[in-house]
Amino acid sequence: MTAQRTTAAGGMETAFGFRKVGEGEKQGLVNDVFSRVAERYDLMNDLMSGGLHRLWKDAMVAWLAPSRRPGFKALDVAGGTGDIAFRIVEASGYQAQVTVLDINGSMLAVGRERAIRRGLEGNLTFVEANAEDLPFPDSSFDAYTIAFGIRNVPHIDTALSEAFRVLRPGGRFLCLEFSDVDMPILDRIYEAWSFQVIPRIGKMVAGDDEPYRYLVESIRKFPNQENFAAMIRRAGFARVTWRDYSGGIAAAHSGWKI
Ligand SMILES: C[S@@+](CC[C@H](N)C(=O)[O-])C[C@H]1O[C@@H](n2cnc3c(N)ncnc32)[C@H](O)[C@@H]1O
Repeated sequence: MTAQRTTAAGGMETAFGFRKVGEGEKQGLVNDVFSRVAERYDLMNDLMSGGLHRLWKDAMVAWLAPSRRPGFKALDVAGGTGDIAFRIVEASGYQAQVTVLDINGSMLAVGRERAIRRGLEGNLTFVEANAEDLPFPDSSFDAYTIAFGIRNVPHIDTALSEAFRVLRPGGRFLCLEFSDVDMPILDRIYEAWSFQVIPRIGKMVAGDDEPYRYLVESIRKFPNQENFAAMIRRAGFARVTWRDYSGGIAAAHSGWKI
């Protein structure tokens, strides 16, 4: 679970990777991480995951199976440089309208350029906003997706309630996130890769290891599959299930607003 404690000053504390920070501090620190990595984000994703993130994203969008009817509306929260939104548009036969929402303008700027290069800008809208306070009316979207984003959000319960609010009845929630590895040998290899190799790749390729330490630490602090499913249910979603990818290194959670 996302444990919270009280600071000496009486405010709430939350996890920023392995550090405890004041609740109000976390978002600023997260924004700094993604502003620092934005330009190298896509390259680093390939290097850090050995390309696996592409397969996990393909699998989540295949599970979503976006409608090919014109007017299908999806919201991709923490959408960053656009990977999920591009896949939804392609899987819908270029019918879907996808809103890419992210709190970080640098990540969105990279996403916008990539969308133009792919000729997808007609299907996409980019919105700079917070997952905890979505600037949309109730029941606006057929689908809500969030990939590798929710563990960065300071108040996960608030983001989940917002997801529920903006989905139409019958709408689908899908979240892709790093999760709990269920095989001890794989877990040991994964731990060594995460803590020994990834920060070094960050230093070599992006000239900075600190953001990558946060990214791997934050993965370890995120609730496991079971506990995260319980949080999704508490937000009001029904038929909550998940699929593990690569032995649980990543997992996609699905829920429905009924
Ligand atoms: C690891 S990236 C994931 C990007 C993309 N979804 C992907 O899978 O490649 C995490 C993203 O979450 C965004 N983010 C962090 N906190 C957020 C918040 N409160 N609201 C919206 N986006 C947020 C960051 O700016 C960053 O772009």
